[in-house]
Amino acid sequence: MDVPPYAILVLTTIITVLWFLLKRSPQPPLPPGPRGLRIVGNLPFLKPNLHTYFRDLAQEYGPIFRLNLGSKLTVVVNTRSLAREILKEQDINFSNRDVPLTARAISYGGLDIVWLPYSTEWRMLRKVCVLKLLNRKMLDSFYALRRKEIRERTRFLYEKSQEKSAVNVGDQLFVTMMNLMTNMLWGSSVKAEEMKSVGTEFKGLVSDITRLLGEPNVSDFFPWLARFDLQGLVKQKRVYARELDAIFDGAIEKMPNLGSKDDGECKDFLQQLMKLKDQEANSEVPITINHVKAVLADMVIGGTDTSTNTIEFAMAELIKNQESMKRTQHEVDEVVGKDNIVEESHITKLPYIVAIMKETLRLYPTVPLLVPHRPAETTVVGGYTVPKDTKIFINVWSIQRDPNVWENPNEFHPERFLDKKSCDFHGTDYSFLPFGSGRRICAGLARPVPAIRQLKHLL
Ligand code: HEM
Repeated sequence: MDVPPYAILVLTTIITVLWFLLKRSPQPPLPPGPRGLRIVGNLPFLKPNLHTYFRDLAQEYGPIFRLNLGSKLTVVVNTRSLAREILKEQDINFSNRDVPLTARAISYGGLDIVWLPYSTEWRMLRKVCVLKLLNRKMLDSFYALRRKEIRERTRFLYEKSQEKSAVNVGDQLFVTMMNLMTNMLWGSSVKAEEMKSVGTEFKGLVSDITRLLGEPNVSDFFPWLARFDLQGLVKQKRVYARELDAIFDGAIEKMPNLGSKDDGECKDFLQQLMKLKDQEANSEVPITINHVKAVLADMVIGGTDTSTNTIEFAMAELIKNQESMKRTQHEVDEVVGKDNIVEESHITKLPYIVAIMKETLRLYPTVPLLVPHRPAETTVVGGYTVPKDTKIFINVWSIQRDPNVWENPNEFHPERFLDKKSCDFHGTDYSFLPFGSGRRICAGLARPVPAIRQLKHLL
């Protein structure tokens, strides 16, 4: 019997379609999560301390769960293996950011290292920051300044203690950090007498900006409401952005003409960045004046509060834990001597102080959910589908207190780090991630650690 050609064609098509359908594995489901209300989803049920609220939800829904925050799909992961999956195995896919509107307003449209998506522009800025600004040579050149600033603050605190008058230690630390930061940013460009007024203005502004960045903005959850800016947060942020911009412009105006100096002669970050801007003007990804200002803003906003909070928590824990305090004092006396002052060169010989620093960052990570990541493509994590552009929270706070990993996880016990050499600050152990891990790990990692250690044992 002759089979007509069209029948063969139809049969082949059916077999191909069936084969394709059977071969294709079904898409795994979205992660589980609490039911929300129509339109607003889970937004009305959020609690102020998101990291503790997310830990509680993980106990009910499992280590990876989803929330619908308005129209924004959000996924939270709460274990080290899931953090590893995102930050190591799928690092490139998860290297984009979910940018809040207020952050966009303060960073020249999201033009800084923190908020730029993973791109050639981001790689270029990050390289500039790590290799040109926060390199050993540049940081060493500020050593005398750090020493002077810290000694002055220590003397001030000592005098207050002798007078038995109360001091707000957090404020004192903030001022120290800000002085160090502004000196590194433009200390050689702006004259000392002008530095003082710029500094005071700047400190107030940075506090306001940091506070506003933490406020939840309804426009982020309902993008179609963004143009109304119902809470006025973006409007307020734009006012701060203009003030910040005027301060940067003022510092740039006061800069000496660098002529054809090479990198070695740049004495602060501003000079270095302006030099690079001129050198890279014709490159494929040029550095613009807005890039320069956005990087300066990153340094001061990303670097001041984080460092200050960590030292404050460490000091509070030491006051509460007299055993740890005695052991710290003993170590300093042994290594430095009772009548000498701690220098940065002593740090490698003070393992207990390093352990205190780690234990403080374990219990009180200053960015407890990291800066939200965002996948460039739909993917699978922990057996669940995570769609493209989902907002990802990595609950470092909960991972660093996981009772399956840490013994007595809520106790301050620096000794645990003395034998745990694998736990460094570089995010290689996924149970300890205070600076994140992978491509978007903290760009200031070179700077905060020595600064904090130095301050802490001097205080
Ligand atoms: C104790 C001090 C500090 C802590 C705990 C800390 C922590 C962090 C964390 C957790 C992230 C986000 C990582 C992620 O999303 O995966 C981050 C990002 C960042 N930090 Fe820090 N930080 C500190 C100090 C600093 C300092 C001093 C600077 C600058 C001088 C700085 C600059 C940055 C920048 C630019 C980013 C964005 C990196 C990127 O997205 O590529 N940080 N930091």
